[in-house]
Amino acid sequence: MALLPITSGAGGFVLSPDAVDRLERRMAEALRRARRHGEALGAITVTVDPATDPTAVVAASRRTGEPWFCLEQPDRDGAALAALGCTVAIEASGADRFTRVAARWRALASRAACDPPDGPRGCGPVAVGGFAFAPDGGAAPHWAGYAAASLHVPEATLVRRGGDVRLTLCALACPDDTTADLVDRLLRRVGELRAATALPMLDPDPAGRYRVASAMPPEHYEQAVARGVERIRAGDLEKVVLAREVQVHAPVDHDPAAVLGVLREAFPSCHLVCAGRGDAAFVAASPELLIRRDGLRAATLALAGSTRRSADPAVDDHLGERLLRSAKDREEQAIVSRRIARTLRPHAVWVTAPDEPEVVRMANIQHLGTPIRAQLARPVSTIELAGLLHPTPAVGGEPLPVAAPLIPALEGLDRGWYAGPVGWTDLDEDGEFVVALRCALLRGPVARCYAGVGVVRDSDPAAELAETEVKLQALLPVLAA
Ligand SMILES: C=C(O[C@H]1C=CC=C(C(=O)O)[C@@H]1O)C(=O)O
Repeated sequence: MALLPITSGAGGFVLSPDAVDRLERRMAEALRRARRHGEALGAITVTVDPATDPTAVVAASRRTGEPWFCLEQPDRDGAALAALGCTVAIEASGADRFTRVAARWRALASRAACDPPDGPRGCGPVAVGGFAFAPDGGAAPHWAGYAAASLHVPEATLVRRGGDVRLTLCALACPDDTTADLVDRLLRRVGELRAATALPMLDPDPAGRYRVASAMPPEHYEQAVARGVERIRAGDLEKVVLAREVQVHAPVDHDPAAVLGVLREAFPSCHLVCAGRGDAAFVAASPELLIRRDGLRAATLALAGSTRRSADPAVDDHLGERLLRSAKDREEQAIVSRRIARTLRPHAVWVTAPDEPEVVRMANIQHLGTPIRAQLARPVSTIELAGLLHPTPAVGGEPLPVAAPLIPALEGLDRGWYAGPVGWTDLDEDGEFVVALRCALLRGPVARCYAGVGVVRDSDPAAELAETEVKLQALLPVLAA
């Protein structure tokens, strides 16, 4: 084992002499490449104690105000990627933001000086972060720090798959750096890592009151849905997804690490996300994979159509059956499947999906879902695939050119990163991005939660409002404990 947690004393980590030696060699090589090309990433990856909890370590070890990131799916063999710090920030806005950040990452990746690939996906240098829903991103002050496209190359990344946990340390070498500076920077980071094995608990008995309030009156949302239905019945479009914001004002600052801890207990099949920027954290427990690429294989999920859960198993099955037979929900979901397959086909040797959707169950809700897989004809990067697919009609609409301007006009909402892609990519441009749903932006004592529904010809405004409440049940009970 190249990295040993210190079990006594500071409760941190220490690099073995071999790993320090390797770090020096990689940083010296990165510096040589930087002097030829202007800049170069240097990195090493080491094995860590299998009991390490990547998200807990990152949450406990972050410096005040620095970016941090987590994406984990406990039910997928404990898959987790958690990252700290920012050695390079890659940002862009506008319609070509995906291709621009992909090109910048490709250039950095092509001259990285690092260990040969080993360990679970996500080991080695990565870029982590997300994209706003809209090409130009969120303009409201509360979305400060969450640019239209914003990826960071972290200084420390912990990756887990099953019992295999690795730590990557990464620095950007510039021509005027010295090897000693780069090594010292990363050793300081290692010295600050806390060997936490659990996320903090939510305060069980906070003093003071919580206030939960819709950003706009619920009737505004029902009117927006009614207007969407009118436009669909007039033949302007097939589907539009409309969302609303509900705020939780707490008596104390929200604690994103504690919120994540509760979410991952409650939603182990979901993609748990946290993107911390400055004093804010964007958290999600999303059921929806946008894209996972592993070499030439790509996977995604067409998710849409919803109903509640019941504590009574017979009623719960009945609700799922009814969802499967609902013509309205089947159409709402088929629109998503068709668009995803149509988008992937020109880039693929084959695209395959089951004929019938399945019921996908989370703690508070059930959906219709179709897993879709593709064999790519050429290695289109994960970021570019996310850009091709986003926004699917699960969060946008069909046809998109009609739905895109209608969404902000009817919602009156700044979506920011809500319903945008969030995830990571590695040196091979493999990686995964999920759709940021069942999410909240936490800043101090205010949490902004977002939930939307697919509006189709037969949508009923009151029922759609009720569906947003079911979706909000993922976060409201946790935030307004
Ligand atoms: C837009 C959201 O969910 C989407 C994903 C699954 C089911 C949906 C639905 O039934 O409307 C939505 O399309 C949201 O949770 O905010």
